[in-house]
Amino acid sequence: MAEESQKWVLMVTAQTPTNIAVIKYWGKRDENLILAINDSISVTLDPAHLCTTTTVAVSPAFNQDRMWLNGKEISLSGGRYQNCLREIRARANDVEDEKRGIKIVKKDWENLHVHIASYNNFPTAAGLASSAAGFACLVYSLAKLMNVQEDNGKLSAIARQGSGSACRSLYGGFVKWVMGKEENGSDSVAVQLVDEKHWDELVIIIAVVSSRQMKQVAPQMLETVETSALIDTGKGSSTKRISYEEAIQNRDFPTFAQLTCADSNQFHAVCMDTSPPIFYMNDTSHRVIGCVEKWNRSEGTPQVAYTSDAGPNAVLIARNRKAATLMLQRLLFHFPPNSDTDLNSYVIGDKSILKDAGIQDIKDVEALPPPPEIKDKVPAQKYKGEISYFICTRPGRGPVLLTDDSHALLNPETGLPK
Ligand SMILES: Nc1ncnc2c1ncn2[C@@H]1O[C@H](COP(=O)(O)OP(=O)(O)OP(=O)(O)O)[C@@H](O)[C@H]1O
Ligand SMILES: C[C@@](O)(CCOP(=O)(O)OP(=O)(O)O)CC(=O)O
Repeated sequence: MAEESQKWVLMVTAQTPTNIAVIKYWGKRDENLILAINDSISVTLDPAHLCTTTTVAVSPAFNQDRMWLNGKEISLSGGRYQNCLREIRARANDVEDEKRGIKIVKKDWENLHVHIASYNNFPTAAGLASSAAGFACLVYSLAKLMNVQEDNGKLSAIARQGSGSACRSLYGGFVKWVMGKEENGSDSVAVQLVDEKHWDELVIIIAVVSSRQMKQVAPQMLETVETSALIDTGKGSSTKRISYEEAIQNRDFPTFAQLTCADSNQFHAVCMDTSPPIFYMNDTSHRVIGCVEKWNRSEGTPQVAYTSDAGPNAVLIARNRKAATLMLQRLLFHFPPNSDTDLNSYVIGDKSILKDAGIQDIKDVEALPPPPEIKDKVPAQKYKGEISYFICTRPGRGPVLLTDDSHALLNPETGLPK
């Protein structure tokens, strides 16, 4: 290793997407290694709208591992961070920067400390899977810094030890987390089913349910596994699972939508069947689902699939742009923003869908007619302010390195946050 007196700092910055499960993971067979009791499938979301950026740095001047999340220092003492750091360090290799005269040999990594700065471009711990993007980015960036030679599948088994769902953020497109059989978790890894270009017609709208209604509840999987009579560890018959993967391969939206909605509903049924019962969805979540169900039925074939995780937000997957536009009109009709919210901050992400929907300002929202499927039956109901905002996005790519220094979150001279 270069002399202690040489206070060089070596850094790597990476960006990793978040993901939303369409076949949910719920329940662990090993709490420490985070090994699931079923296979799960997710769609990776476009990092342009939801992503984590992490810079990791090493220097002989650092005297302990430190981390800053969204600008605030956090402790790395938790088991999940320690497991990821240990597993990555164990796989580190020689690193040389000839130009700067820096050489780190494999065994040096045992004594060198790292600084980590991470930023989520979306709210942390708000039901938008920041832990998935965050741990995937931590592991991916450290692996690049330490010249770990393993592929993303092997890295996914490390990210999994930070948060189960994080393993699926190592790839873009549709991703399966294979639960595996080994006790040490070596075969509990993510595999890419198809990349993000395979089904690029899909449009995803996330309805972020008003935070004043949100009660933060950490995933309580253990209680479910111990007490729910409904939990199906195999997630239905293998034929059902195969048809789901085939639906993705064949871009068969009706089958995909039917199985996605059913899995989400079963997940929430299992939560409610837990003792004590867990209620993640609230009235607003139910209203959004009701709106989608009604429209799908009136069309005779599904236009939009819905799914919800351990919180009240609803994720809607539209079969194409036209369906997304019609969906957004319906959502804005039923869930208009509060009078003090401007449209620009109410619909974020890919705003071009708003334009397609012919909505430029709040007056256009107020002028939206009731969706035809509810006309003449019941008076159209509006739930102003129940949704905080909508994020319009699409399936996206996996992790990337950001080589332009301007993206780095740490100062290249000091290794401290910029
Ligand atoms: N960028 C990040 N880098 C490393 N760890 C992160 C990062 N972002 C979040 N985390 C970790 O994930 C935790 C939040 O996870 P939590 O499961 O509570 O919320 P979430 O993943 O945003 O929401 P949900 O799981 O309900 O979708 C944080 O407290 C932190 O420990
Ligand atoms: C409902 C889910 O979102 C549960 C995700 O749980 P986490 O991955 O957040 O849990 P830990 O492994 O304990 O960190 C379904 C899913 O993402 O598959």
